[in-house]
Amino acid sequence: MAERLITATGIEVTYGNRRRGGVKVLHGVDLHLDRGETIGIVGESGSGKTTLGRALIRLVDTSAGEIRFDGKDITHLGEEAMRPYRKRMQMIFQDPMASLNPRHSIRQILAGPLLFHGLAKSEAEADQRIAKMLDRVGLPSIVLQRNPHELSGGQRQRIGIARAALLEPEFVLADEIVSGLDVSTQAQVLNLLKDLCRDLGLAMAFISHDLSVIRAVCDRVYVMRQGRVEEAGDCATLFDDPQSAYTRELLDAIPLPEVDADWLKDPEVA
Ligand SMILES: Nc1ncnc2c1ncn2[C@@H]1O[C@H](COP(=O)(O)OP(=O)(O)OP(=O)(O)O)[C@@H](O)[C@H]1O
Repeated sequence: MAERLITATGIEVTYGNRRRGGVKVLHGVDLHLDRGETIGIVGESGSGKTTLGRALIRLVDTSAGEIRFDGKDITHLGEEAMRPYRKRMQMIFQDPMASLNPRHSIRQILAGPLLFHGLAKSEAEADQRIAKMLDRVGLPSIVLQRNPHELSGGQRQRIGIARAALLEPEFVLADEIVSGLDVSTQAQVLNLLKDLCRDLGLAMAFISHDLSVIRAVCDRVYVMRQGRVEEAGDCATLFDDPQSAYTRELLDAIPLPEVDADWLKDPEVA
């Protein structure tokens, strides 16, 4: 039986000063994720997708509810106690330009976290790991000497993925990571991510407003609306037979794929 990695129960998030009546943007969200599983979080703009994802990895505070990671209640752990979990849960950002230090070379960007978290004991060991990972994400070693702005959007996103995967996490949060890319680069990055998750046994929460992307990548999907889960279920079932009118509307809004045959390797999806 699949092993549960994350269980979130009754999650609420309130932005602003709660005593002065801050704004509650998540209202009692329940979510779970098994090891190796990929879930999608989808919904209209402002529905709370990013907030939910960040709450799962304790980047935003919850005002109610419980988050369990690998069986341990991490809801109220302080930063010190959270530290061992930080490496185990990684995030890939929407805009790698904003998350990659523009003054650092790609080599520095990849080596820094490896050395910080003690996954490499020396610069030489870090370089070995980085070389293997670069090969894995399909980038030439020449990019190591470059700075982020010298790479293409797709290459930068591969670096974001490599940086996360190098830390051997158990969970990755990917927030709108292909929305800035053209369709064929999107497909390449998504395939890379799918393969990595499978090979490394990674669990992933994949946030997107684009249902066709969710369908291509995820096992299960959570549909968010106004800070609540509107509908959740197995991806194929939910796409074929949505129960809520809101989900149906989102599905109706999916544009026809611009490229079909090569959109993704999986012919079911194309
Ligand atoms: N730091 C913040 N302070 C106050 N309100 C916030 C903050 N971040 C998000 N919000 C509000 O919380 C609500 C949910 O935002 P969130 O970014 O989680 O939604 P989303 O579904 O990811 O939206 P999008 O698809 O546009 O990124 C929105 O009303 C947003 O304006």
